[in-house]
Amino acid sequence: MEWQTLGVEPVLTPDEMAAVDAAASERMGDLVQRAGGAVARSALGLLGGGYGRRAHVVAGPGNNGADGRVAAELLRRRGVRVSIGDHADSIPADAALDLVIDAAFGTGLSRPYAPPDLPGDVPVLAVDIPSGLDGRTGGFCGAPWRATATITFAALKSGLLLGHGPEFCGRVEVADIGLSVEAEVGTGDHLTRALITNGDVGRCWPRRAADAHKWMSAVWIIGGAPGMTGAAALTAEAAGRAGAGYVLVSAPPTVGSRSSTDDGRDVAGGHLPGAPLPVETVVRSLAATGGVDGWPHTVADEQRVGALVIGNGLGCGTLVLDGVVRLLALSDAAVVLDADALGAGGARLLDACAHRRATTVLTPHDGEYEALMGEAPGDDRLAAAARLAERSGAIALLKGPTTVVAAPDGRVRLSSAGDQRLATAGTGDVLAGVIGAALALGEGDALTTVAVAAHVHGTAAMGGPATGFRAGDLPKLVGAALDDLVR
Ligand SMILES: NC(=O)C1=CN([C@@H]2O[C@H](COP(=O)(O)OP(=O)(O)OC[C@H]3O[C@@H](n4cnc5c(N)ncnc54)[C@H](O)[C@@H]3O)[C@@H](O)[C@H]2O)[C@@H](O)CC1
Ligand SMILES: Nc1ncnc2c1ncn2[C@@H]1O[C@H](COP(=O)(O)OP(=O)(O)O)[C@@H](O)[C@H]1O
Repeated sequence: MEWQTLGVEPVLTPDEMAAVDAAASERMGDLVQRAGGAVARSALGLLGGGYGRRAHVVAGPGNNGADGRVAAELLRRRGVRVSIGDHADSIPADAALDLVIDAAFGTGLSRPYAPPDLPGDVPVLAVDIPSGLDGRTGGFCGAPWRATATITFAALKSGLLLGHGPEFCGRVEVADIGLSVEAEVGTGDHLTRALITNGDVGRCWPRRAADAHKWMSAVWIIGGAPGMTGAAALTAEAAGRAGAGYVLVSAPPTVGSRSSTDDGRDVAGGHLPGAPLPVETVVRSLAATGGVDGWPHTVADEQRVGALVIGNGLGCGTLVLDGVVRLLALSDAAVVLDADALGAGGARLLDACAHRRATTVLTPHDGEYEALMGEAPGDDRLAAAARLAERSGAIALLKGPTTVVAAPDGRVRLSSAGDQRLATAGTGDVLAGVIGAALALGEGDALTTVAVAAHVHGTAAMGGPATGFRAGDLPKLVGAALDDLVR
C-alpha cells in the first residue's frame, strides 16, 4: 500500500462518514458528480490515456454505484469504450479490458458480497473501498478483488488501513469532494482518529533544547535478567539511538533466583553469557535486600529519569509482578510496560495502571493483549485498543502490521509504517526503547508521542534489508530515520 497524501490524515469509520454525509449542506447529487469526476481522473491515469482504451464499470445499487456511473459517462467523453454492469452481472469475457472499476459497494456494504470473475489480471480501480471489505475493520465481508488502486472520498476509511485493507486496496488516493470532516472528528491533536504521516514526525518528534543536559531525557530499562539480556540490550540501544541522553539498565534481583519464578525455570544458573549492553549504558544494581520491597523503591527514588521501560527480558513470576505493580504506584515517571511485564499482568496490572496519574503505555501484541484482557483482540482492532485504554487508563498500543494506538479519552492514532521484515524477534524491544526515549524527551501530547515513535520504528525498518533483517539492525536505522524525518 502506498500513500499519496502527506500531513494530518483523519481516518473515519463508515458510521462517521455517514454522519458527515448527513450533515453535508450540499446535495448528494453534486457530491456524486464530484466523486465520479475524481474516479474518472484516477481511471484515466491508470489507463494511461482515454481514446481507444476499454473499461468496465461494476456499478452497485447505492451511491458507490452512482459514482461509478458518473465516471463511466465522463470516461466515454474522453474516448474510452466503457461497458457497465450491475454488481451481480458477469463481466464480458470477449472484450480485452484495460481496467475494471469496482463501484459495486462502498461503506454501505451490509452483507457479504462476492464480485463476478475478473477476466485475467486486468487492473482494478476500487471506488471508496474494495467491495467485500468491511469499511471499519478491513475484515472480509465477502471476497473482494485485489485493487491496483483505491480512490476514497473526503478522508481515509479505517477499513483501508486495518485487517486485509492494506493488502487489497493497492495505492490509496484521498479525493477532496468538498466535504469537511472536521465537525464530526475534530482537528489537530483533538482528531478522534488519524493516520500518522512522515509530516507528523517532523512536527511532533520532541527535540532536545540547546541547553539540555543528559538527565533531561533519561530512560531506565528494567529488564535483561540472566539469559535474557539481549532484549534489554536492544531496548537500551534503541533508546540511545532515538535520542535518550542517559540510559540505565537494571535487572530486578528477584528474577535471578530459582525460587522467584512460578514455573521453576533456573534463570540464574546455566545460562549463556549475557548479550553486551551498549558501552554507554549505565548498569545500576537494585536493592536486593528486602526482595520485592527493595527494588521498586530504588527505581522510584531516582526522580531524574523521564521514562521507565519495564519488561524486556524481565522474566515472569508473581514476585516480578508484585514489583512492577509496586513500582507503578511509587513512580511519577512515564512508564512503558512491554513484553514480560504484560504477559502475567491481567487485571491486577490493569488496576495498577488505572491508579496512576503519570503517563503509562501498554504495548501488547495479540497474545499479551489476551493475557491482559482475558480475551483476544478480535477483528475490530480499533475497538480492542480502545477497550484496553479505557480499562487501564493507559495509552494502549496494539501491535500488528498496522499499529493501533488508543488513548483513554477515545482518540486513536494509526501507523502503517513498516512491513513484514519487522516480524522478527526483538523488534518489539526496539520499539519499547524508542517510545521510552520519545516520552523522556517530550512534554507534548502523549498519544501523539507514542504513535509517532511507532511510525519512526516502522519507517526505520524499511531502510533495512528485505531478507535476513535482524532486530539488532534496527536501532541504527532508527537514528537514520529520525535524521531524515526531523529537521
Ligand atoms: N462519503 C460521501 O460523502 C460520498 C459518498 N459517496 C459514495 O457513497 C458510498 C456510500 O453510499 P451508500 O450508503 O449508498 O452505500 P453503497 O453504495 O455501498 O450501497 C449500499 C446499498 O447496497 C445495499 N447492499 C449492501 N450490501 C449488499 C450486498 N452484499 N448485496 C446487495 N446489496 C447490498 C444496501 O442495502 C444499500 O441499499 C460511499 O462508499 C461512496 O462511494 C459518493 O457518492 C459521494 C459522496
Ligand atoms: N507483518 C508485519 N508488518 C509490519 N509490522 C510488523 C509485522 N509483524 C510485526 N510487526 C511489528 O514488529 C513489532 C514486533 O513486536 P513484538 O511482537 O513485541 O516482538 P518481540 O517481542 O519479539 O520484540 C511490532 O512493532 C509490530 O507492530
